[in-house]
Amino acid sequence: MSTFDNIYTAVAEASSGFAKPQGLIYGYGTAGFRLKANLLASVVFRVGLLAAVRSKKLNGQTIGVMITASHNPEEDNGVKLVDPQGEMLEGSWEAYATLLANAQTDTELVEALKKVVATTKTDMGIKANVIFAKDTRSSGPSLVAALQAGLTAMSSEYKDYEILTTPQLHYLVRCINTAGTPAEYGAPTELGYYEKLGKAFRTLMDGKTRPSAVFVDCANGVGAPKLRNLRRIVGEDILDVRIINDDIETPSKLNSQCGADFVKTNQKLPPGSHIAPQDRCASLDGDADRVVYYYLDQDSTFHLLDGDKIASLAAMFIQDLVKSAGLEEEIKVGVVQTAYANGASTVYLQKVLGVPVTCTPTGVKHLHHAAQRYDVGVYFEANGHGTVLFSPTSLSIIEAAKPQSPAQHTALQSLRALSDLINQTVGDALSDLLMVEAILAHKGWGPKEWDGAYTDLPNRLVRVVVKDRHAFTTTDAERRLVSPAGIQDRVDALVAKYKGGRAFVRASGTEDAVRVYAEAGTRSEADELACKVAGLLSDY
Ligand SMILES: CC(=O)N[C@H]1[C@@H](OP(=O)(O)O)O[C@H](CO)[C@@H](O)[C@@H]1O
Ligand SMILES: [Mg+2]
Repeated sequence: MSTFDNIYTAVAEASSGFAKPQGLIYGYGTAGFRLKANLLASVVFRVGLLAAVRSKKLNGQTIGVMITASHNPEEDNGVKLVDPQGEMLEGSWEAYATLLANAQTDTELVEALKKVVATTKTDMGIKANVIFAKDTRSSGPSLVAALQAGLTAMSSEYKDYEILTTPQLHYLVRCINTAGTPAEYGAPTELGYYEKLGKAFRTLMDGKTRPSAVFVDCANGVGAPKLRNLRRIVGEDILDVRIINDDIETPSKLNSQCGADFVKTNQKLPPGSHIAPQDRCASLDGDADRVVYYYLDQDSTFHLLDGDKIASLAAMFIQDLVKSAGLEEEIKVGVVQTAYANGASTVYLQKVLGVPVTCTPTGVKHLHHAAQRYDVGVYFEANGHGTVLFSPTSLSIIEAAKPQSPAQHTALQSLRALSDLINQTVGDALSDLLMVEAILAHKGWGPKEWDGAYTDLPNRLVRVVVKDRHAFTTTDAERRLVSPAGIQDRVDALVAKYKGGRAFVRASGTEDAVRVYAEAGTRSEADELACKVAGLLSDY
């Protein structure tokens, strides 16, 4: 390794400008590193080092780095790595990210870096390629400077894509790495992204009249300017999007009293929304990788159409298209959910649609991997993060199919367009929004008809602060506690008292707390069950 001493010297020198704060322990979790922005410079510098190593390890394929804290407040920020096909960083590398982030001194950092290089058997002689982008947070530029310093110390090539949504960066990474191959994903530019989605949407909307306006709350984040771009490229003749909460000039407004997380958590409209009964409304989160829909009925009662409703709509539509295309023997549609999916959605999917449902632990990477095992895998978290994956085999089958009738021809054309419209790398609010709009246009449905597929069971999510959340370990896709001993039996005993009741307890992966989820036949029973289960935790 001695020939690369100049790199290690450069790393040690540059690192001194991004000292790790004393006493902090960082962890690369479900969402990468995420915390107060003023504590992140050293972490982002080191993510730059790791991104370069990862690229070298993968023969110089391009790695992505996204600087965002999604739905968190403006003063937070975060950073995560994107692997070559646009997927999340391979799980085994998360530990290397954590190792580098926690080296206290410059010397320790260089030792840690050498260890990662040796463990992963990376050839440091290979040129690294990294691209990056950030959301609209005011801390973004200084963190980008830290990232560039890390990449420069590693003599990595890099390109700054400036402000993008998280899914746009995932898209670009895949485009760059597939360029010139049969699996070429698209033009590796922001414009290429809009054009790909726009073309697919126009194909799907062929012969349909323009749907009524959809009102989109952009959480005062990056989704606002990007949705405006998308609207322009798609064409306002077929897409009437009214953008609200689009103030990216006032930092404190980001995700404040608006956005997908606010709407899902509070089950109410963002204050200041002026909408009429039956208007279709959607909210994005701060980096536009999540979307939820909602509407008011005639009594002005709020109704949420969350990730479970989106998954059910997508599964229903794709299943119908596969049948119309005459491919139901070859292409099986499956759905992936987590334990937080509303029980009524699972029953609808399995019993009414007859599609298989897999339950995985929380966190998009688990859902994504499980969805890859289906021919067409629909996955959504209840909070609105998700997408639909078409396997390479099913894409070839769709491509090769010879239509025997005009109906088959149309179904095949729609399936092809859907696979282009739906971001294959990661959940994408803009792409999911167009998918929902296209499906509703095909069905001639408003939000109420969509909502009518099944009725959500009343549910309640409670956050409980405990002394040590790591004491709470689970099995069965997080639906049952293994430790602390004895609690699961007591949860079971409580659940048994409620007709149609369901509850589970798990440690959050992103907050220092334990979450309790409960469902029951009525709102008051769901509240009561959640409250009683939370009460069991008071001893801890
Ligand atoms: C109940 C819930 O919404 N949990 C969220 C939350 O995870 P926790 O591990 O529950 O903190 O943040 C994750 C990352 O954004 C997201 O994937 C997940 O859905
Ligand atoms: Mg997000």
